Amino acid sequence: MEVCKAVHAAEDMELVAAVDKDDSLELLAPAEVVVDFTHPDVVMGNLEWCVSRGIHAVVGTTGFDPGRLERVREMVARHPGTNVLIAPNFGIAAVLMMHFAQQAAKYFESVEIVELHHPQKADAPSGTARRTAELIAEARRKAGVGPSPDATTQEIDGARGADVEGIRVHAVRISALIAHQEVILGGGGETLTIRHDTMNRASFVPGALLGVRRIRDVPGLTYGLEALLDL
Ligand SMILES: NC(=O)C1=CN([C@@H]2O[C@H](COP(=O)(O)OP(=O)(O)OC[C@H]3O[C@@H](n4cnc5c(N)ncnc54)[C@H](OP(=O)(O)O)[C@@H]3O)[C@@H](O)[C@H]2O)C=CC1
Ligand SMILES: O=C(O)C1=N[C@H](C(=O)O)C[C@H](O)C1
Repeated sequence: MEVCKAVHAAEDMELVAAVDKDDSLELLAPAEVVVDFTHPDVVMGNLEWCVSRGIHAVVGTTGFDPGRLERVREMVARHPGTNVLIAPNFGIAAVLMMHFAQQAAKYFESVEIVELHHPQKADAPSGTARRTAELIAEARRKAGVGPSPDATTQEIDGARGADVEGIRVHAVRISALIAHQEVILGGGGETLTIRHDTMNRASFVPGALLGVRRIRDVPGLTYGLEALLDL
């Protein structure tokens, strides 16, 4: 809804249609770009619909694991000239938090992620936490840093969180929260906590509009808004 309002207000864009759950996707047929903030259960079908018609897609919906990303890569490969941006978080501060966590990752032996969201959220861990873990894991692999130390041998299922490429991710769901994340790093007698808080949903709008404006110039699948920023 926030994105629809912003597109409607933008002088360089035209809002072709706003499609809800029970509306026909055909309403989107005249669009050059579709923005998808829907649900992990339906986003793959929506993408197939857009890409097969040559409509670029800017996707905020989460729930993308490596298998889904590969399927989207295959989709766009079958339709050259049609591009997809999947951004787990369109907030500029959130993207910076992920970037800073990636930079810090190789300097500490321990790192874990705690994400906190509203209880209406369908997927756990959040797309942001999953992406942060992937970026951290990649940085640690490149630097030759091993797994975080952990002596746990007895555990109630889930107590140590989910394992995303060797990084522990803990998901908290609490009423009144919006979207929040802490990356906690430790080692050498110090800890560093990198925290991001979403204070309102308007924070996602500038990043989503940037995606709409740039999608034509980024061929194939782009994963993460950072690819469009000069970080
Ligand atoms: N990348 C980013 O920066 C952000 C990503 N997100 C992600 O976006 C997704 C949606 O989150 P959020 O906006 O909070 O959720 P909401 O429930 O507020 O909005 C989702 C909307 O999509 C509608 N919807 C559900 N299924 C379909 C469908 N098949 N076709 C069209 N519309 C549909 C819902 O309708 P109804 O209410 O009738 O079910 C609802 O209006 C989640 O995956 C979330 O994690 C959210 C915020 C930022
Ligand atoms: O569901 C949400 O609200 C959000 N989802 C995204 C995610 O899964 O990371 C982005 C932000 O956290 C809000």
